[in-house]
Amino acid sequence: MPSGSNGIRTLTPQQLTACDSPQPRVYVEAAPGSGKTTVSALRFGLHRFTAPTDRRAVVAVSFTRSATEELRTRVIRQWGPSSVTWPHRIVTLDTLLCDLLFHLLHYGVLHWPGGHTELEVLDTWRTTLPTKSGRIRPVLQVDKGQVVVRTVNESQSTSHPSATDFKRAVSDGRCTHDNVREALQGALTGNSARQALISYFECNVRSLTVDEVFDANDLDRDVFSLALSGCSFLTLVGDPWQALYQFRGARPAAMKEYISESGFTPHHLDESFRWGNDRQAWLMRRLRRRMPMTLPPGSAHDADVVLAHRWKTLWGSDPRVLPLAIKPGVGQVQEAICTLLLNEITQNALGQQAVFLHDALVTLNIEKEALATTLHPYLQTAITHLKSAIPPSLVWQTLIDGLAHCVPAVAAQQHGRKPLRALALLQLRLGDAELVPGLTCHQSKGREWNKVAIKLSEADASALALGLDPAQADHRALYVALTRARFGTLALT
Ligand SMILES: Nc1ncnc2c1ncn2[C@@H]1O[C@H](COP(=O)(O)OP(=O)(O)OP(=O)(O)O)[C@@H](O)[C@H]1O
Repeated sequence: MPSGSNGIRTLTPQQLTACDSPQPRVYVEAAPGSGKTTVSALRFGLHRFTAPTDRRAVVAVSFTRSATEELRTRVIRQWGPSSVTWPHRIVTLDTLLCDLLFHLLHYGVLHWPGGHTELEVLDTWRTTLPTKSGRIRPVLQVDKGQVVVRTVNESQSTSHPSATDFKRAVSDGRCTHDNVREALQGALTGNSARQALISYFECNVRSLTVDEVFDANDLDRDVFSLALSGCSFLTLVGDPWQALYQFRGARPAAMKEYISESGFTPHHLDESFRWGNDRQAWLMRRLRRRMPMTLPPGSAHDADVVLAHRWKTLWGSDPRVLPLAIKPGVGQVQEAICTLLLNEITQNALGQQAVFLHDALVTLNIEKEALATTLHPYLQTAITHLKSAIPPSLVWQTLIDGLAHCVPAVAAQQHGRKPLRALALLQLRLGDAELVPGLTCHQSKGREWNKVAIKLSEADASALALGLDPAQADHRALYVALTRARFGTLALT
C-alpha cells in the first residue's frame, strides 16, 4: 500500500470510500482540485494489485494526451512502474477505440478495404494528405460488415482530403481517429459487433476507469455500455462543469442522465486541495455558485502561465507570453517548420516542448532524433538570425534552403508561401525578457500552477460579471482556466 504526500493515509474519508468502493459501477463527481485524478490513480492501483491471478487488464482512459499522461505519472509514482505493465494500461480513449476496432477486424466481424486488420491511425489527415475546404466530406460507413468509403454533404465547410486521396489512403490501411469512430459507430448498429465487443471486455478487461467522463459523446457512451456488460468494474470520474468537447459531440446533460439511469453508485468529493489561500478558495466557491466576480489585473510576469481560449489571442497579447503552438495559416509544411522553430525556443526558454511537435514530425516525415542531430543546426541558425533582427523573409529562405537538403517534404515546398507574420511573432519573443508559457484553456485541463493569468475576451469579462453558466461551452472552458491556480488568478492586462 503506498503512502506519502499523495498516498492513501492522507486521503479524506470521502476519497477513501470512493477509492475502495466494492461496487461494480462507481461514479465519482467532484469540483476542481478535490482529488478526481488522485482517486482514479488509487482505484486503478487497488484493482491492479488486489487480484494477482486474474489475467484480465486494469485499464484507465482519459480524453486528451496530457490528461492521460498526468494520470499515468501519478499511478506510476504511487504504485510503481509494474502497475502499468501489459496488459494493464493507461491510454487515451481514442487508443481504446482503436483496440476495439482492431479486435473486430482481427476476428472478421468487420472487414476493412484491402483486407487490413492493422491500421496506421493518424490524428488528422492534414499532416499527410493535401486538404481543401468544402462541404462534401469523405467518410467511412459500414455496410453488411464491410467498411466502405462514402461522401456526406455537410452544412458547413470543413477541411478534408479529396475523396480519391481518401479512398486510396484507406485502402492502404491508413485512417484518422475520426474515421475509427465512424467505422465503430457503423459497426455498433449490428448485433454481432456488439456481442463481439462485450466478450472482448469480458475476457480482456477486468476494470475500466474513465476520467473526465463528461467529455464523452454518444459513441463513447455506447462503448461504456458494452464495457458495463463485460467488465467487472466500470468507474466514471468527472465534473460536468469541466466538459470541453462539445465540438466533438460531448453532451454533459446526456452523460448525467446516463449515469443516473445505469445504476452507478455516486460518490461526491467536497473538499478541494488546490486552493492555497482563503481568497482563492472563496473566489472559487463564488464561481461554482454562478455568482458575479471580477479578476484582479496583472501582467505576464505575475503569473506562471497565461491562458486564453485561442492560440491567436495569446500571440496577440504581451510579447513576454510564449504560446506553445503556432498556426501561420499558409500551409501545412510551413506550419510544421514554424512548430520546429517554436519548439527550439520553448525548449531553450521554458524547458517545454511545443504542443504540436508530433504533428510537425508526421507532416515532414522525420523522426524525433533527426531534430536533435540533422535539423538542429539549421533551426539554431534561424533563431540566431531572428535574434539579430534579420528580416523574416531572408531568415525563412535561408532556413528552408538548408532544410530542403535533408527533408524532401521541405524541398517540395521551397517556393511556397512564407509564414512571415509567424516569424515576426517569434522574433518579438527573442529579446532579453523572461518568457512565460501560453496555453489554451483546453490544454490547461487537469493541470495546476501557483499563479495563472487569463487573457479575457470581452465576452469572458461580461460572462464573469454576470456569473458563469455551466450549460455554455465557452463558460465551461473559462471555468477550467479560472480553476487552475493554487494562489491567484489574474486578468492579463
Ligand atoms: N487528501 C488530500 N490531501 C492533500 N492533497 C490532496 C488530497 N487529495 C488531492 N490532493 C492534491 O490536490 C491537488 C488536486 O488533486 P487532483 O488533481 O486529484 O484533483 P482533480 O479533482 O483531478 O482536479 P481537476 O479537476 O481540477 O483537474 C493535487 O495536487 C493533489 O495531489
